[in-house]
Amino acid sequence: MAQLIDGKQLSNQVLQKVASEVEYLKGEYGVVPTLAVVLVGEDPASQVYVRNKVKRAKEAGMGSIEYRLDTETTQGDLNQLVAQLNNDPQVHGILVQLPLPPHLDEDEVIASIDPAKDVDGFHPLNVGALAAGQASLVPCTPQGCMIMLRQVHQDLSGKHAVVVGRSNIVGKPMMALLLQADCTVTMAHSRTRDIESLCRNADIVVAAAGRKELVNADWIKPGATVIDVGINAIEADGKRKLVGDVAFAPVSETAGAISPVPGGVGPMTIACLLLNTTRAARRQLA
Ligand SMILES: NC(=O)C1=CN([C@@H]2O[C@H](COP(=O)(O)OP(=O)(O)OC[C@H]3O[C@@H](n4cnc5c(N)ncnc54)[C@H](OP(=O)(O)O)[C@@H]3O)[C@@H](O)[C@H]2O)C=CC1
Ligand SMILES: Nc1nc(=O)c2c([nH]1)NC[C@@H]1CN(c3ccc(C(=O)N[C@@H](CCC(=O)O)C(=O)O)cc3)C=[N+]21
Ligand SMILES: [Mg+2]
Repeated sequence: MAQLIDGKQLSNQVLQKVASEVEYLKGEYGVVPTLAVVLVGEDPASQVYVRNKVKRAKEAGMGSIEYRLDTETTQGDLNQLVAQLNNDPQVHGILVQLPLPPHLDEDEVIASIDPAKDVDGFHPLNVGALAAGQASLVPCTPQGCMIMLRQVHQDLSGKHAVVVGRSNIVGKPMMALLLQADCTVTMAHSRTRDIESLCRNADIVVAAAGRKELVNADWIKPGATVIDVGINAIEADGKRKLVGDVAFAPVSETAGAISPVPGGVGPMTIACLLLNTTRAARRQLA
């Protein structure tokens, strides 16, 4: 049986580090690192994430402000709110929950966030810095995945990693971080041919396709490490349940190490978001 990579437990370690950094910034500078989260519309999944973020922020002694805008919000209103948050010295991190309703331009909103407050690391300036190996604010989900991988591998050098999915928020920044850790990286996506044998060659598989239980046991080399980023809501016995992009039960018989869903990458993402917020706050000290 595979080693379980416990994101819940590991995220608590990260959150402890966050809490002590918060203590330091409060004690030394009188600054309370504060995150502003903007949610447009009623997407139920997004509401869960926002609730988790706000709860963990409070536990770490941080400030958090939630802005809930209705679905009909205009681009102008949203841009105006971001501008106000950019100019507010009490706000150190800004996160606009994605996806936005279809009438809103995500790229425009992301580009309008002050790069120094962009705790998602999605602003073009931060994306470029990451690609060039000069990142300051690294996207939270890939950052969390790297912490998980380092739990299993003290040296990632030379490992063959396959990333399934090429989104701007997960797959692409994941590729950049793995490359920086001296992995050999293969990017797979919906047009990839024979993805199964590609994955079967990998020492590390990061699954971020948004397809429930896409990755099966015959995709995985015995002993390989599997990180499951997927969050897919399904209905089982009339109850809502979360499953990943990996078929957990069969894959855990083949893999050497595997992260579960829930209790894997999700909690790590939130911990890294708060870590980024303390980093942003520290750099904004007058
Ligand atoms: N745990 C966490 O903290 C987070 C979890 N997530 C979850 O991770 C998953 C991925 O999210 P995100 O990156 O935003 O998703 P996107 O939908 O933006 O991207 C999905 C990617 O997977 C590829 N893909 C889709 N189907 C297949 C397939 N059958 N085989 C191979 N590749 C495929 C797509 O290919 P193509 O480009 O060709 O369309 C695309 O590149 C989702 O389940 C999401 O909910 C996301 C963010 C954070
Ligand atoms: N601007 C932006 N930044 C994001 O980082 C971002 C986003 N938009 N939009 C949506 C995705 C998804 N995402 C998750 C965060 C936490 C959990 C999480 O806490 N998951 C828990 C359980 C949650 C539950 O019970 O529903 C777990 O997996 O154990 C999941 C998913 C961040 N995202
Ligand atoms: Mg849109």
